[in-house]
Amino acid sequence: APFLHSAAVAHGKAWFGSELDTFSGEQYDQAFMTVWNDSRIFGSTTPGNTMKWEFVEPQQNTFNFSQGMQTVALSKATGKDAHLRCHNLVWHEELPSWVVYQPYDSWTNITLAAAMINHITKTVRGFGSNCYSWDVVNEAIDDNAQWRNTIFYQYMGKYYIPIAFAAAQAAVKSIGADIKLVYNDYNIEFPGAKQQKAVELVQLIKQYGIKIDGVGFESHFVFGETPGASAQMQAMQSFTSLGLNMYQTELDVRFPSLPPTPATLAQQASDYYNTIQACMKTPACQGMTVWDFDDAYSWVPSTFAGQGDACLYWANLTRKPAYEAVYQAITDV
Ligand SMILES: OC[C@H]1CNC[C@@H](O)[C@@H]1O[C@@H]1O[C@H](CO)[C@@H](O[C@@H]2O[C@H](CO)[C@@H](O[C@@H]3O[C@H](CO)[C@@H](O)[C@H](O)[C@H]3O)[C@H](O)[C@H]2O)[C@H](O)[C@H]1O
Repeated sequence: APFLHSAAVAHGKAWFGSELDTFSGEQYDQAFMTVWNDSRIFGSTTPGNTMKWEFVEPQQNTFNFSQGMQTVALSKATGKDAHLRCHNLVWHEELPSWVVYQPYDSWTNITLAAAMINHITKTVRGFGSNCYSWDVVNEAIDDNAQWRNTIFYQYMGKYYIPIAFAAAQAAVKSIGADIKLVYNDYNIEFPGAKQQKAVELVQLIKQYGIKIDGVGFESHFVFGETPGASAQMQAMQSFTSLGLNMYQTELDVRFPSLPPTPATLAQQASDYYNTIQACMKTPACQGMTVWDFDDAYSWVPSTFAGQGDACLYWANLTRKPAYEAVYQAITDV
């Protein structure tokens, strides 16, 4: 039977995985968990929300790891604990109000830097070596390939990025763990201005001698507009040539209008096929993760009205042609 994770490992990759969002209660859905639990299909996971700043440090210097630890326990119970992708430390979304809604002048670059470093340090130590990797900074580049104008950028300029990686590096060292530090973003999966800006970001960190181990290609694609395998491999090459690992971290291929037809489902399948081939044919690409596998829990419909069916499984947990295509792409090497 076409087991994606077993096949990926058999063909030299570390994992094929799926995100899990315990905040939306997926763990209580027996039918869903029967598939997610199967470590032959999914050998790694990423928490969809519960390790984000809003959840982990709801009040300043008050930490709550309990929700994130649910995903740790579930990944341990289902043989996914060797490659738990922890997500994320510094991002402009899902920030607690005490970070965002401060009277404009109450933060200074020093106090916000201290708060950010404190969050990173205590969160890395809190989850410890349960994490295989951390998405240290997420989506720091906007779609005009400029530094995204986040609160961190407003106070520290682009330097919050190397500061964040340095803090994560020190925290990882302080617990004697070997945790990979990753920059994670979307629309950098093909050659272009944003991908080039991400290369600049990596060099900004490296120029200070600070640890960065890899780049995450989120890979949130639109059917029929998905970059081809060679374009994705070219983009990966621009980072692997700097000695970095690659990860496909949040793969899905959505339909901008519904319902799909047999023809558009076939196109979606080849979009998934090309994307997985890019990782399979890039030695430094370690693993592939889908951002949920079940349309019933996909983030797409609540974010893009009228769009959806982006996952490998329909909401009734039957497989789409894309599932077979992914298996083919893994074994076609
Ligand atoms: O946006 C898709 C990807 C893009 N890359 C980074 C990755 O982290 C991101 O994941 C998505 O990131 C989204 C936030 O941008 C998440 O969506 C948030 O998910 C949160 C937890 O369910 C929601 O927050 C809760 O909303 C509830 C009411 O709707 C409130 O009661 C809760 O207090 C609030 O926490 C937010 O409204 C909702 O916007 C999605 O579940 C999650 O899948």
